[in-house]
Amino acid sequence: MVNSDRSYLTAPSATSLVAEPTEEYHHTASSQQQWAEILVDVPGVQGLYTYSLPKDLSVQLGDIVSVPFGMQVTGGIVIRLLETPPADLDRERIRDVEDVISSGFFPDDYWQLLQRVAEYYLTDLMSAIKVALPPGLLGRSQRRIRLCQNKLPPGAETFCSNVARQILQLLQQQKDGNYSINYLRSQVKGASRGIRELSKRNWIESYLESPRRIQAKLQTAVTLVIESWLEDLTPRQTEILQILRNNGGEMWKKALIKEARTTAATLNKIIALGYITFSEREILRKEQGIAQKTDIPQQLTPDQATALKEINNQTGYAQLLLHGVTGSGKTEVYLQAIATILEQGKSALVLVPEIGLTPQLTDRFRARFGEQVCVYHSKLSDGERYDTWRQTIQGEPQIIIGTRSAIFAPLPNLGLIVLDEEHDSSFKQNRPIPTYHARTVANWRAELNNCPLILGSATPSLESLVNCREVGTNGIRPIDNQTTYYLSLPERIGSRPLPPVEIVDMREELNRGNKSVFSLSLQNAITDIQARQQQAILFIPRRGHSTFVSCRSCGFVMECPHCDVSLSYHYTHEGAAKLLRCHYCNYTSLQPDTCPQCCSPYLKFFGSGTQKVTQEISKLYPDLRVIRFDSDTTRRKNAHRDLIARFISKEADILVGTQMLTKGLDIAGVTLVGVVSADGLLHRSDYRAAERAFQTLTQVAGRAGRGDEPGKVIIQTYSPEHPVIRTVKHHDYASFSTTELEQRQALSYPPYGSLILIRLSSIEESEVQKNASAIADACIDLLDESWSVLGPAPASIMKVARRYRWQILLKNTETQTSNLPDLSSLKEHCSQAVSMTIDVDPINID
Ligand SMILES: Nc1ncnc2c1ncn2[C@@H]1O[C@H](COP(=O)(O)OP(=O)(O)OP(=O)(O)O)[C@@H](O)[C@H]1O
Ligand SMILES: [Zn+2]
Ligand SMILES: [Zn+2]
Repeated sequence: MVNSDRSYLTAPSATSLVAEPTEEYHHTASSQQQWAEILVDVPGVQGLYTYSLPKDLSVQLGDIVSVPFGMQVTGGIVIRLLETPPADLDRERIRDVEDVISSGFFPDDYWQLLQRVAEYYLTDLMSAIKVALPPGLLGRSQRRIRLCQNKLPPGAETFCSNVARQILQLLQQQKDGNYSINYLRSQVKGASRGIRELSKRNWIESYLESPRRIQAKLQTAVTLVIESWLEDLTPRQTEILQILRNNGGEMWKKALIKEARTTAATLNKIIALGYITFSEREILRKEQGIAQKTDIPQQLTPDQATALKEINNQTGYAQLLLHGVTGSGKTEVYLQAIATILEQGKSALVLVPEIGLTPQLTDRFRARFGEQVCVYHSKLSDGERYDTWRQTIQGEPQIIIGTRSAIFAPLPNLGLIVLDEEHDSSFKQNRPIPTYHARTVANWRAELNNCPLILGSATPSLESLVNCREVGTNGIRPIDNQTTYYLSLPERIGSRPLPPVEIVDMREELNRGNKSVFSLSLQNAITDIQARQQQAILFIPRRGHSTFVSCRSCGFVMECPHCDVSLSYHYTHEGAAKLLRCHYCNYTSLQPDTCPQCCSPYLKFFGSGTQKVTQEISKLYPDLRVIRFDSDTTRRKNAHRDLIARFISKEADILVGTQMLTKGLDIAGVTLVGVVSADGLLHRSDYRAAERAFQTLTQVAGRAGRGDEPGKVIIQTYSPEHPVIRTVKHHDYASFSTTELEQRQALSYPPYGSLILIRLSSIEESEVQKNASAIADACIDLLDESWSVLGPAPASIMKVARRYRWQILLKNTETQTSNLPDLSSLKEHCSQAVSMTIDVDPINID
């Protein structure tokens, strides 16, 4: 957009925060003047701008103010107060803040949190604000003025100035004494002054009205209102109701008519009987979470009770690691801890790794706390995100469940933060900057808000383990310290055993002549669950893992022309065009009939992606019903929920999927978990590979045997002697973590040292390489001897989407706390064609 304020854009960098004056003041008047940096946030523009503060206006940090912006007046947030304006601005041209709309909208500690994020992750404040605030937060709101009738003395208009009187009269003519500020401005010249005068007298107040939603098209929804039906129904009507119930009790009218092959007239008859209702909706309620039957707190096991007691004992900041084996009832502990918090009139924040995990978890929270639960995640539309965000500010006791960015939900009165599956790597943002870890931010937030933080996991990250325990030669024991606690739930609910884990050596299978992706053992186990009508989960690490296409004659591999990776084969349905796709840049091409290099017709697929396994099952077990659960089948909104709901209601026997289904699924019918190939997890070029493999395999194994029937796990691998496989076999977290921590310590890797990764990329290969060397040299000059500089080296996938990628790893022998280096000068060594990002505490070093 064009605007005359462009020249006042404050450069969004951490260094611009303190602007040094270049000249002495000559006028005493101006030395009293104050300036502020204001975050202006209207559609299409988000930036920090400098404004001056009128003397009669008291402005605090975090206030929402109205400011002139170009030709309009818009909302903004006061980010920083300045004693002098930035030197490069012409003071005469700096415009005034108009008014304070809302004071104390964001608590002070919220800004401290954002500043800490910016400092620690070596980014500017603006980037931290962008990750925290939903887009267009202020621009969407409309500022309105209303009369405070009860404070208005008789004849009020005779006490005030001309402008104020005009405004007062306008408001009094309006039947509820209420106008938008824009309207008042259009009617009264100099309205702002008058409004300020009236609000000082408390005769009017100004407030932000939630934006009107962009009206989505309304459709008719059919909702089931009675769960059990009487005999007044015909079999046909019963059938229709059953379809509705199977769909979660709510469907679009159109969809129901189609699926039940019925008519509107038939539905009207059922309405007359009082079983269903119609309503005009934008979205179905179940899309926000099915209304749950209410449930009540469970009688806790002794271990759960001990953990809960420790949590409830906390009166201020504390970090509590809740280490409970899979199925030990961690969620019940969170629920009861949160109940206490709500009773105290406070709110709770619950972070979960991925949205695939949330349907079951959010349902359980909704069942317990009803409407007090709010879901916040990246698949919400801008409008929904905005609404949720605004609701969080209101201050009513509530629970926000969300993925990593929800750590920034501006809940006042925060009483507890829970990170479920705290070991999960999706809590870390890899891009864009700031590359924050929600666990790290959660810890700061708990400190700033003086509230406890619960970190829950069956396989705690080594960072959290070391934080909350002391690892010595004679095993792990708790630290005697007042702010960290180690709470343990060593047993499953009902003393159910953890499922036995069988390791199958796939090399032997091949020797025996079994070329199928399923070992004999796994085949027998599948036959078994089929006979007993139980359910199985088959796990394939990574989507489309190594489903590359290569030529059997010459070995040619189909590769992405832009990236350094092979293309994956995608099967949609029988007879469909055969597509090859790049998982990095989404480049898609038709599968050629012959090899592009030697023209041989023998092109073959390798690897076992979810599609291939699904097809293989259909071939071997034509009667078994399979659901595929991966990022292809779950792209649609609510697909996770729908697929899992179908599996739970036994519409399928086998769920085949990737990483997404390792987490949090609690399905009683699942007695078999098969890991089709563990090898993709074991061999990776990353110091965290072992930890991640242990966590993933243990989590996925934990999905078996959670109901009354005992479960079992079969892991297929070409490396059965791998230490991770051995510890997973015995569910032996203690020995895994002890060995792994020794190795980390020996090499000063986290949690015993710290890392910073500098990523460089460019379309020009030689340029990025040259810059990388220069930056590495600069790092050596810049950093003290506690740091070592590794590289520069090409990234393990050197080219992605036409860009060449290099990286430099900075390693410190100490856990970094206060001595973060200042790397801002490194940018000088970057040429225009090269982009650089700095990742503090990187998780993916590829
Ligand atoms: N005290 C209790 N009494 C009876 N049942 C319980 C109790 N606590 C939890 N449960 C039930 O046990 C099952 C497993 O609990 P939950 O899913 O909370 O385990 P979890 O520790 O979160 O597991 P995971 O880490 O594998 O996701 C759930 O079905 C839950 O309703
Ligand atoms: Zn590509
Ligand atoms: Zn070939």
